[in-house]
Amino acid sequence: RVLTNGPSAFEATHGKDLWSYVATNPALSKLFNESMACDARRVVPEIINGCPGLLDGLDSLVDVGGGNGTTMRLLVKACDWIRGINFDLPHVVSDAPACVRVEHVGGDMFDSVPNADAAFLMVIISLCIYLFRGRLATGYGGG
Ligand SMILES: C[S@@+](CC[C@H](N)C(=O)[O-])C[C@H]1O[C@@H](n2cnc3c(N)ncnc32)[C@H](O)[C@@H]1O
Repeated sequence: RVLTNGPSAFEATHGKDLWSYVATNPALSKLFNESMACDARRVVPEIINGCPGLLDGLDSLVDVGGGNGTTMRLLVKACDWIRGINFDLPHVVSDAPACVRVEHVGGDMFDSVPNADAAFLMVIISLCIYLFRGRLATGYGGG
């Protein structure tokens, strides 16, 4: 893929990218989001405990590609002064459980991202390729 700058193996096999594919399959979407949440439940406590003071001074934080909001829920629970925004594709946030001090916002990060004091991205590696190509930077909504 790197040499040809072509589509991912998933796209070559299924004719669409992973996000478009799961958007039309609610059961698979839920399974994927739950798997990400499972990882977040393991990783986020390590971040909170391993990086004390990381979120000090922030009033608001947006998790870009935050899935069903598990990461943001854990972060605002640990840092009760923070207002969290969980930002992901509309079909993902429409299925996200409600949580106190977490607002779920649906959209496309390549168009714009909700404004907040800081943005958090976790496991967005392939998406970051686009970021470094400047697509997110040009569409960034500020903050
Ligand atoms: C690999 S998952 C990571 C989820 C979460 N950050 C975590 O670590 O548990 C990538 C997330 O990015 C979201 N995503 C993909 N394309 C997006 C886009 N254009 N705008 C917003 N979110 C997007 C997906 O729906 C998915 O929830």
